[in-house]
Amino acid sequence: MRHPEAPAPGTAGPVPQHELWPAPFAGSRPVSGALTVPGSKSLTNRYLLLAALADGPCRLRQPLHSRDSRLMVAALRALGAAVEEVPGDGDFGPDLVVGPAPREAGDPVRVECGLAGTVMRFVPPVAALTRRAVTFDGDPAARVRPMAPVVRALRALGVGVDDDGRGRLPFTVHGTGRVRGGELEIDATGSSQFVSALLLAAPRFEEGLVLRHRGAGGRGVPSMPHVQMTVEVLRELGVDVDDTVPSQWRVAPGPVRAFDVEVEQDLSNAGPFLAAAVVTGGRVSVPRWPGRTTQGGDHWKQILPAFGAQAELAGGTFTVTGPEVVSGVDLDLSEAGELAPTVAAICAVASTPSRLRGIAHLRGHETDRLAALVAEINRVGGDAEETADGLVVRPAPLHGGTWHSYEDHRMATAGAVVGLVVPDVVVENIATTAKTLPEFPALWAELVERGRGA
Ligand SMILES: O=C(O)C1=C[C@@H](OP(=O)(O)O)[C@@H](O)[C@H](O)C1
Ligand SMILES: C=C(OP(=O)(O)O)C(=O)O
Repeated sequence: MRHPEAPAPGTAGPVPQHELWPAPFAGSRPVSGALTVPGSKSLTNRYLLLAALADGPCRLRQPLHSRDSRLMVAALRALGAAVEEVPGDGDFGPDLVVGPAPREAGDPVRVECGLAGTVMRFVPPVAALTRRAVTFDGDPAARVRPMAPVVRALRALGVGVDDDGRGRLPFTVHGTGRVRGGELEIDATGSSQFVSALLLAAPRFEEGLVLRHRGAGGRGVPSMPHVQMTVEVLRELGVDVDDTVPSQWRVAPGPVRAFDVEVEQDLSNAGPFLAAAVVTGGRVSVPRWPGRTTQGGDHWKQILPAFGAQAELAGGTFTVTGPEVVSGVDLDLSEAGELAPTVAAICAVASTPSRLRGIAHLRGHETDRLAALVAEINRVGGDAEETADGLVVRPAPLHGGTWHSYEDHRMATAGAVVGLVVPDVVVENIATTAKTLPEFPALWAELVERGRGA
């Protein structure tokens, strides 16, 4: 599972030849077509985790099957949960049936987090509820992702955690089978996942949890739709959550009801395909778009029209029609930071300057995404610059070149979007899209081919 050391943004090391992917070039042809994408990473990994805490066997229909979901499955199996693949109706793999993790004492285990934020942040509080020592580690790039608020929170709750003092991977959680819970204050300006991690395990804490966020300099929690997703999933499973006080969540202790759910498709991963319509003046439809959802990817409805595209949700199908000329945008992406690489790729080919704000925390994502986007946009002739909390991207004549992906699935797909309209863009390590969308190269080739016939 180990990946080689990820290159620092702007200083990408030698690129193995087999990992170079010539990005399909659409030229002046509009890309048009319809597709659905695999299940949501965020929903799949929340449901998997909650299934391990539930009061009976659970089923996930049409879940995601990707590196991040497999790492979650492996983590839960290491904690004693039974996870089985069973045939289902999905286009992208089997359903998953999960039996809850037992509470008996067990041998020490290791959990490999890869580069998955949902595994490295969500699983440690669950490990605290087992009666085992659980060691967490991950890819080299994962060892620099922010983790300290979760480690500190566990200690404040009385859980033993051994680390090297920096509050980062690797560390060992010493589960005793019980966590008292109670009141806790954290700073979640670095990631909404710190809040979600504690809320997801909280119904199984003896006293539940009252969690408060107090951000340095009064800053808020980024990616709030993901916290809302956590709250709504918990409520759906019978957990009492009170979020009426801003920046505070109260979770009552109690059972997590066993469930059988269908996982929504991943709306963030639909983004690069919708962006293909925007940058080529084409038309891309995504059927089975949920009418109401907590996924941050629902923000495409507001983001893509800002570039001049038309976006319409009708009869459950979301359709985006690209403009003749893509205009630049001024957007606060604090609610939907994971969409930023795709948005920045569109900005790079827009006809007027763009400013993206509210995304300082992207420096702690799979890579420092602000530095990586600036390096790669500029490498192909663009004019991008970092600001304190985002990016400025100005129009510039782009040319071909190697687009580095830094082990970051969304950097890789951003390169594919640019390569649609800039000839000879070669994306390094397209296989890194397997983090959340292993089907990306095949789905992309199919859509661009269809665009050729349009
Ligand atoms: O809870 C989740 O499933 C996620 C929360 C967000 O994290 P941040 O708050 O760190 O941006 C998002 O970017 C990530 O892709 C998934
Ligand atoms: C930030 C992301 O992932 P993670 O869940 O690893 O934080 C992402 O998918 O854009």
